[in-house]
Amino acid sequence: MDSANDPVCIKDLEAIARSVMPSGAWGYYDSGANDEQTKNNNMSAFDEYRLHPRMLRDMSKISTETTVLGQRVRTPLGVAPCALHKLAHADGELATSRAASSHGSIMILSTYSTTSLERVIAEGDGNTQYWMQLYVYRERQVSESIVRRAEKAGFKALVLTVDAPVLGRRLVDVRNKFSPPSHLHLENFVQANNAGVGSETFGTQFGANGDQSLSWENGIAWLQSITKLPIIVKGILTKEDTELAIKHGCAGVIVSNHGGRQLDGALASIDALPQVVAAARDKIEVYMDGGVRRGTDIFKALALGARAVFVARPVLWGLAYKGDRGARLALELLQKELELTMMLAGTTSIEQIDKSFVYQPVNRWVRYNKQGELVAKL
Ligand SMILES: Cc1cc2nc3c(=O)[nH]c(=O)nc-3n(C[C@H](O)[C@H](O)[C@H](O)COP(=O)(O)O)c2cc1C
Ligand SMILES: CC(C)CC(=O)C(=O)O
Repeated sequence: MDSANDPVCIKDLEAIARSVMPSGAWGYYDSGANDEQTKNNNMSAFDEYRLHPRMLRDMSKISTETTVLGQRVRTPLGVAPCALHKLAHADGELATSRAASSHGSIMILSTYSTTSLERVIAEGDGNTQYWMQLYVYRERQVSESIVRRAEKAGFKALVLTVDAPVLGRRLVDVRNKFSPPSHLHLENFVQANNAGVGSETFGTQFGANGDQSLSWENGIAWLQSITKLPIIVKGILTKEDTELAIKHGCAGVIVSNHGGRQLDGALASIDALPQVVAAARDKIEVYMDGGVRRGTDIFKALALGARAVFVARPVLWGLAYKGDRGARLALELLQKELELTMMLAGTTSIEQIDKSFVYQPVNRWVRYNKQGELVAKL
């Protein structure tokens, strides 16, 4: 394969993926909810933060090694959970798993994967941590069986997605009447709905099975009662919910707005990160995803206190470009940019990247509580 013609950055990779993917599949991956304000703002918000580089600090040797949940990883850049990798490439999540494992960090597998969780983790070489993403179903035994299988297969954490009691309205999918092709199967569901994803629209299927009554009280405590795996809550954007995550014994939170696919108008992930980090007070780990397209974006998120940063669409674009090689390319482009940023900013380790390296925009927005008291400034 001629790597000389490979795209040189994530934006180029995106353009290639757009040109090779069928429009329905492209639309599903790309779309945000409604006017896509949050989807777009996830990216543009990064530009509001400015780097404050330091010079003459011996950049001859740098390392991106760090620890996540107490385990060493080569780099704090991981793969966010995404449904339906086989829409991008026939090898689907197996290709992503190979790419993630050679990259050496974390792969979060979606409950809605088109390859079974056992096969996905078996494709790894021990270099990578696998975390299992969960949606909780009204029939709790369906979720429980996924938890049991994830434990048995060696997943190291559970990632409970909490920003989707119902799916956001993605107009592109509505207009395209998008329904995944019927040869794709949600392989984590052994019985019931494994007749092919396309048998009904995705949204309907999701809505019909998900437990909309899920709450901090009935959800987290229930999960803790059935598993010892650390629980990470994905989709947190406020200090209030961070405090609740601590109170309920979660191991971490992922600052995320689901790539702008849920509540349109919600704040960008990078803008939400500082208040979550402040509320976490080092009691739980804070990760983020949303709009990360550059090594400088990763650097800014780490500087503002993220322990790790996840990407979704860039990996899917890589898959669409060239299967496992393309997904690896996406991760390595970002990794190389992170290393370059570290050297140009004057940092040789992840530990050194702190908030003294960024200028943050302040006083653009304020938020009040019910009593009218000022609770947060962004
Ligand atoms: C096509 C697609 C499918 C997704 N599926 C899931 C999912 O199954 N579970 C989940 O928790 N998040 C899902 N997400 C959200 C991502 O995990 C992540 O929060 C977000 O996309 C990150 O932003 P980025 O795409 O800008 O990197 C999905 C995102 C996309 C784009
Ligand atoms: C099956 C869906 C719930 C997957 C998802 O989270 C998404 O499309 O954003």
